Amino acid sequence: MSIGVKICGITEPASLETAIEYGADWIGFVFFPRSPRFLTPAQGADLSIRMPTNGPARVGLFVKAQDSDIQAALDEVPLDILQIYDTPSRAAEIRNRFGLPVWLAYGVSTRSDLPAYSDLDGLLIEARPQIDALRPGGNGQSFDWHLTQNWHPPAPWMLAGGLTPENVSQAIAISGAQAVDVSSGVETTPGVKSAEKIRTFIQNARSTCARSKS
Ligand SMILES: O=C(O)c1ccccc1NCC(=O)[C@H](O)[C@H](O)COP(=O)(O)O
Repeated sequence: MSIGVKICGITEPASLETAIEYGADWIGFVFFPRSPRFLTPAQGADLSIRMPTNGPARVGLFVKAQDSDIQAALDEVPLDILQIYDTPSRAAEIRNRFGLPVWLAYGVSTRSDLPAYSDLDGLLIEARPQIDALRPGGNGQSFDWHLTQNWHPPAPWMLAGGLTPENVSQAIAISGAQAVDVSSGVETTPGVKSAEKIRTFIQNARSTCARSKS
């Protein structure tokens, strides 16, 4: 089965076109104002309209968002999935309110941080942010990929955090992930994506035979 790939934090057409050209499955639009990848709903709409109907899915990223924030984005952008940084109960509330699949992000540093239960549609497993982090994700920080070995995920999950074109194959092989997500690792500076890095990341991820779950 082909490794799923999400390219997150797209902010301009050129990198969007590269991600589409090389077969990204998901494109992340960040609606978190303190992110260097922040998009207004109107900016998200300008990018979304460039996406083919049979292309990648549109993932909207929200951090402790009010319903009104999410609604404002949905009024402009036909998001397919909502990626939420909040509590599991709030994530379930959002799913019920908006009727869209919801992925919940988990910052992990030890095995006990991995969720044992979830009734959501997906999990994003990434490094727990540093205490002084300016944001809960998109920090280019990885965690010990051995932590997910022999883990029985309660929902489909995606590996994120500190992935790069150079380490993604090893990350897949060690973690057993069937899907990966990247933002910083395909940028030249925070918020500025590199078409070459995007291409190489996707090709390297897809050329990896994910380690079978044991
Ligand atoms: O990307 C951001 O700036 C961001 C800001 C606030 C919350 C989440 C954010 N990104 C979420 C993602 O899905 C990232 O792709 C994921 O955290 C991995 O980021 P990176 O380590 O930079 O590859």
